[in-house]
Amino acid sequence: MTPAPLEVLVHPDAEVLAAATAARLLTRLVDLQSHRSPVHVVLTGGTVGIAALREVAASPVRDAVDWTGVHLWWGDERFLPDGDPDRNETQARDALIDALGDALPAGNVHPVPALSDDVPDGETAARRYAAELRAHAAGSGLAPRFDVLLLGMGPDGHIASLFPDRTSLFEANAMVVAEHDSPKPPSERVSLTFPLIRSAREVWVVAAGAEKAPAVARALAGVDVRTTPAAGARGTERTLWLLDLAAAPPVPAAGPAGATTPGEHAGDEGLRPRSASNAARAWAAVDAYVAPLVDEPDVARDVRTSAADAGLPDIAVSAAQGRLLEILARSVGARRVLEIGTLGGYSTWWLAQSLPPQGRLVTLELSEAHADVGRASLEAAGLQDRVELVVGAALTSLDDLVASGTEPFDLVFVDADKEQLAPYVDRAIALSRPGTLIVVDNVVRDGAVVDPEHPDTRVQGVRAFYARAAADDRIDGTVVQTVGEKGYDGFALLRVR
Ligand SMILES: O=C1O[C@H](COP(=O)(O)O)[C@@H](O)[C@H](O)[C@H]1O
Repeated sequence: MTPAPLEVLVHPDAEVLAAATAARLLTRLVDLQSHRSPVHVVLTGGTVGIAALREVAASPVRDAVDWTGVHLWWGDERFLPDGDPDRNETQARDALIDALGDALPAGNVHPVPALSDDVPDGETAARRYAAELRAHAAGSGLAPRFDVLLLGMGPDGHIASLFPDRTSLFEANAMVVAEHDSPKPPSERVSLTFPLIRSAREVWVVAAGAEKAPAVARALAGVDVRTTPAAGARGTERTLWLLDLAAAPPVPAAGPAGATTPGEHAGDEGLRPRSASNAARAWAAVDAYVAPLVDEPDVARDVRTSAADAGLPDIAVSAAQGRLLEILARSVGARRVLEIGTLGGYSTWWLAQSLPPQGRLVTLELSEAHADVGRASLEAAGLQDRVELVVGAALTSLDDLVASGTEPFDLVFVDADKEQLAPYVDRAIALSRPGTLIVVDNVVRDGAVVDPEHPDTRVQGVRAFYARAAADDRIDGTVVQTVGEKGYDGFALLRVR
């Protein structure tokens, strides 16, 4: 899945920022309500977040919103008794909710439970909030799909109540956690976790003031979230940074190649640049700029977002790379394609739809859960008849294919665990004919492949592949180094002799 590139909008000062955020939110709500109901919005505490709610209350446009179709949630809460002035809920009620009166049904407001005899600790509040989220989940989901999730950011880079160097940053399962001994008072807090935050369609981070500028710069550069949690704030469709001039970084930022979340999948995410890099921003900006040329079809976008919705790791090819696969398949006149590594079916879609009507694509996937997502997406795209999805260890499936004497493939795309890359490519050659094109993804790995001592087993897997491929007289090969929203990596292109 391709995360939406970061968009950064800078307003002259905090006051204009709050007013612009409110205007943007109202416009988004009105737009969304033309085709979706209910709409779920996650509110933030903090200076600009609350000021923006005051601006919403003051705007005549608020009456253009059908508030009966809007549900309000909170990204975090200071765990204090009901009505405490420091609660984010209390401040949001004062700023907006009370002003909306009967227009917003009470049942649409979902505050984090307050400290009480019945809710004596943050853990209980977190459990109850998770239950409330589940009660409003759509379909088989665990929580509502948030349309807009607002986040403030502290000078230390915290978002919601996810603070630097805390174990809550690593939470991979729970949607809501309790935070104790918070570095910012009050000490007891409750927060949404990264998996839930990152499942939102749109994430908007609002920040004002020079004291936030260093953290903004770090977050936009995609540093590790352990030092700057805001670096992990991403929406599946849009990530918007709304800043005032004082908080804005010195260079126009278009988005980093990607931030990493500790506890996130141990897949290819780790190969993206973690250090501040204007180059990485430029690569992502260019991918965004060429998007109209790439012209990712809606159906491809659906496959991508379904994978994200299902929580699959964000390691599929980008839209631009998907289009490249299609162009390669069409250029070699591929009728039969083999793919090693289905994931959520995004590259599968690009390849399968490029085939002629009688074409066939066999795709191999280890994980049953990933295969389920891919299968559903390919079915929804109407490609189920030309795609055979084989679940199991790829090496076994490949050996079965070789043993079956199946017709050779015209194109093979290898995008699976790198540790076994050499045997995968060996089997791919065995399943080829003279002229077959084999495309191997992620063979540069941010340049790490040149390091013979690199501790990452994936890097060593790619190096083993190079060693074997260079000595293999069945193929001619080259490597195309690539940059873009997926960072710095590359494809190996092998033509079978
Ligand atoms: O305590 C909190 O702080 C952050 C940021 O607040 P700010 O006043 O520095 O803008 C906020 O996002 C969070 O919701 C809140 O609980």
